[in-house]
Amino acid sequence: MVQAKDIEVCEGKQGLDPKKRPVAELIMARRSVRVFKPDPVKREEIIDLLNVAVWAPNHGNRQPWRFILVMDEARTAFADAVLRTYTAEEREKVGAQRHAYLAGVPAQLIVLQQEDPRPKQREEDFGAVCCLIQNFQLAAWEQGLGVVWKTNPYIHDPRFRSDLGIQPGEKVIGVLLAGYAEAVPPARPREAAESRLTVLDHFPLSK
Ligand SMILES: Cc1cc2nc3c(=O)[nH]c(=O)nc-3n(C[C@H](O)[C@H](O)[C@H](O)COP(=O)(O)O)c2cc1C
Repeated sequence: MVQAKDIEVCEGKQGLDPKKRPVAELIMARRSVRVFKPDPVKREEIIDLLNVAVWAPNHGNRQPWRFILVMDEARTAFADAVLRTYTAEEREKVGAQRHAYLAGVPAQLIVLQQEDPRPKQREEDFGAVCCLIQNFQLAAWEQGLGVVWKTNPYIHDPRFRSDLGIQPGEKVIGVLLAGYAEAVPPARPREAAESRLTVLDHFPLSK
């Protein structure tokens, strides 16, 4: 899965040596995968990756997450639930194609945040869940499994929430589509961080 062309974007500047910087290489090589082989993914593999991902930093060790894993026969019912959120026009236009796509994704993981009523904690918890998702994506890529983090409008739909058993006070942060990659998109270059960096080497600024 790791392709040399994917890390060229940052080569030279970073003096990247995968042997010395395996985490850096993994971060830069990972791509969002949207086209999957039909090969099944083992449930144990997803659970193993989640058990890596839960080592995400999270304030107060609140571990503010919950997961719903959609696999095997449940995939068709999941695609049905997504399509129920579409307008008649959308169903007519893209329904069949979307249904076939969703029902064919080997595994879909719905990642939920438990919404703390306290704004500060809720914000921290959102950050923690995002860290967990990136951990999952990286750990999956390392194992040769492709993932894309999806935030389609259906995640907010009350009917979808009810169909999936999502409780009041739980927020869908993403649906992670996972499987073996049929196609890996090329890397979209990132701007060098320096262009967005302000270094404060003296203080106060007015001096
Ligand atoms: C919060 C968040 C939401 C995203 N939602 C979607 C989505 O709904 N559909 C999609 O195709 N990709 C989605 N992505 C993936 C981005 O499109 C992807 O990360 C971006 O194109 C950069 O590509 P890369 O991940 O291969 O580097 C999302 C990513 C993040 C972080």
